[in-house]
Amino acid sequence: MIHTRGLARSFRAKGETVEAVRGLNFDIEAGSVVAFLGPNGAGKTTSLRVLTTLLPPTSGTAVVAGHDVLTDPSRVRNRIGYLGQGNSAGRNFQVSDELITQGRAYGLSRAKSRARAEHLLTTLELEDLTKRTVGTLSGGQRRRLDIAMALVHEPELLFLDEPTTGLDPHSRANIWEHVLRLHKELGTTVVFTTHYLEEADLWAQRVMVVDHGRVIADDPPEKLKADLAGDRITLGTADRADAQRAAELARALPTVHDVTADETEVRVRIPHGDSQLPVLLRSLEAAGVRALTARLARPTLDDVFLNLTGRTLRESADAAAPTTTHDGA
Ligand SMILES: Nc1ncnc2c1ncn2[C@@H]1O[C@H](COP(=O)(O)OP(=O)(O)OP(=O)(O)O)[C@@H](O)[C@H]1O
Repeated sequence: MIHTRGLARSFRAKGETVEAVRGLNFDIEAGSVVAFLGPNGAGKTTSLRVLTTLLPPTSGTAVVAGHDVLTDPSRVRNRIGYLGQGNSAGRNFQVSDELITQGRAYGLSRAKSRARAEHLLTTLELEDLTKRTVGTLSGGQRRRLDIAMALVHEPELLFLDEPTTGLDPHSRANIWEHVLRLHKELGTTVVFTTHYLEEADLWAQRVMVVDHGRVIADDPPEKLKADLAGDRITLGTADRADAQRAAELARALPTVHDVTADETEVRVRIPHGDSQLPVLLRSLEAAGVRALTARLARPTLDDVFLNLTGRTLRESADAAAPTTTHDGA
């Protein structure tokens, strides 16, 4: 569905060149749900804008839904839907009029456009709001309308740039419920960017971790976490000497990734922590080292990013989503 080779895009800003996207090489299969995950400025939006023909690449190629973005942009546009970071519907227009006009802009007949608008408004649970003006909708309702706008011409591929940023958790879950239903019922391929690690983890079959314009990891979320982060075991000890000895014993475990110890706490990263924790506790007991507490935590995609880059994504996620809009629906 998407094939990129050496795809790059740079900008000139204040006499300097910003290499926003530095050579993407990937293939995305039809019918998949793929997340681009990365900190602010990683190049996620620029990648989406190139793939959706809104920006020409500086070099490299991208074939999207069977057509080249540079030589055949209008054919690409007819086969994809795009939800940008801003709102696409005009504030002062009526909800149903906006959708019908959008359908007409894609070349649908008036009757087809009206039928399509009705169908989408029902599917996205906006049918009671058709006569409202767009500006009166809640944040979540407005985002659902944006999704309807992106789907009016029945695209086989949907790009969503931060579809839920700024929404409260209930509205976010609601948006995902709708998007995933469309994916399931129609087989729509979904490519999205997000700052919310949990969304990439929960909803994407494949996560591309982007940093400084490059894809630095690309796998199903479970595999990323197992390969690059491992589970975390945290042991509490009575004193520093026990912590040091426990750390030594943990380092002797054959599959261990990483062990750190401070005063009375030992942190161990290891795959399959659920089976390794009892092994570790037995070796502590055999050596006469007492663990007062033992905790096992599953890794997050933030742990993956931290291990890849030494930086945390969580900080940039919090910085990117300071406001919350409540969905009154
Ligand atoms: N029109 C532009 N002119 C100059 N620089 C730009 C332009 N658009 C993007 N950039 C720069 O390109 C880099 C990548 O930006 P991009 O918006 O793609 O990142 P992002 O991963 O989507 O970030 P965010 O998560 O904050 O949306 C950044 O350094 C950004 O400042």
